[in-house]
Amino acid sequence: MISDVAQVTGALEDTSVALIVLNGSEQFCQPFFRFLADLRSSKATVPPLVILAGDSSEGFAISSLRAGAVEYLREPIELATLAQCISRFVPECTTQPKETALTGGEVLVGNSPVLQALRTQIRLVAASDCNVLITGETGTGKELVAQLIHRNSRRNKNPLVCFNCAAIPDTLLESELFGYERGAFTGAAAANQGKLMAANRGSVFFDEIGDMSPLAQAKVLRAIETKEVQRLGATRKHETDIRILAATHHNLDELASANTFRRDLYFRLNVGRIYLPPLRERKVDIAGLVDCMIVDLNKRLGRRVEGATSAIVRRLAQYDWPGNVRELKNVIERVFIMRESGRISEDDLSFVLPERKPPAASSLDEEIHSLRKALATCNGNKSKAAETLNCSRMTLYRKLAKCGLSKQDAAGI
Ligand SMILES: Nc1ncnc2c1ncn2[C@@H]1O[C@H](COP(=O)(O)OP(=O)(O)OP(=O)(O)O)[C@@H](O)[C@H]1O
Repeated sequence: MISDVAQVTGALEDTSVALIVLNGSEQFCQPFFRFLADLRSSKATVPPLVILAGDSSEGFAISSLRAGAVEYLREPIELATLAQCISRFVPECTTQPKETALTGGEVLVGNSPVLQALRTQIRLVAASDCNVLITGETGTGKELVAQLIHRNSRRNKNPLVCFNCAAIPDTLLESELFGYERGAFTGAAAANQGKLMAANRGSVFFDEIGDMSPLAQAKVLRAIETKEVQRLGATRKHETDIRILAATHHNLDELASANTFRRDLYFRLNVGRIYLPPLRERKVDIAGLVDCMIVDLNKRLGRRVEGATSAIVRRLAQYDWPGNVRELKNVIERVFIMRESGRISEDDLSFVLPERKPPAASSLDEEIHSLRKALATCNGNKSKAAETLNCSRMTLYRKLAKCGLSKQDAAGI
């Protein structure tokens, strides 16, 4: 039985990664999870912890991640898969770039199948040197993914320069992107190399690329094609070696088809493609995200909040999160501010999370329509109608009651 944190951290001192094999149920392993959490919150340097478990339940995965594991693997596992996972955390035995934590400790949190696949995509794309288009709703983590791609690429010794295309007017665009010579215009007291040159041998992140004006699109395309930039007021051009990462919440395929976005630029950017699904489609990630946010806030604000109750996590999972992870982060921060210790509970949440809305009238109307249609097609036979609607007879009755359709109503359809 391990109980001494100091003894264990001593043993782990020169370890690149610790593989922990756990045989037993989630409940059985709880004392060990608590021990791991203590280990991680101690001041000692702890290597990445990878857990390999026989228990494949979601609860076990959440407990592992809450305890601070960087990876949770299920038995049985192919040796090659295990080796590949371990090698990501051991710099000297990997041929692939290591998935590093970002400056400020920011990492991609989530263990849903979508997020696991996303990590692989990021590694593959980062190892190539292609331009990448990152799409997804606002707040899904597009900028975070751009940072991860850059940090895991061979360009990571050079800067990642961010440029918000929606925030810069055309009048400033050229000087901001391409730079200027001293005296090029009134107020240009000193020369400026511009964002593209600042990103030389590194990457440029064009945020909100779908909002880039046609003029800017033309200029950027030219810079990509010629691999050269010319400062305002300069006579000579400078060669550049830049990788472009671009993000948008628009459907760029549609914009390009409608000629609102240049197709030639679209094809240049759309080489590597990463899509970030909204949080409502991967709610299993919420628990891990909340835990990481609390750990982060504890560090930043010097508090000792222990975590969130399971009830609050369930309540959070009932909400649709139109603002995605950013909105979740804001909600947790607002709740956290009112707490010094203990666990965040559902009561704390009632002040900050919008009430669940009843289904919109239109969706209710749609449901009534489809019920009536199914019953009419099946001459009022409820078993057959239930079959048509892909539900049980009992569910059909519940739906009829919810829509205010009596059995007689239904029979008369
Ligand atoms: N999987 C994740 N793990 C940890 N933090 C995340 C994750 N996804 C998003 N975040 C955090 O959520 C916030 C919003 O993310 P980000 O700014 O990358 O979103 P975005 O898609 O670029 O948004 P926008 O389109 O509005 O610019 C950031 O603080 C980011 O660190």
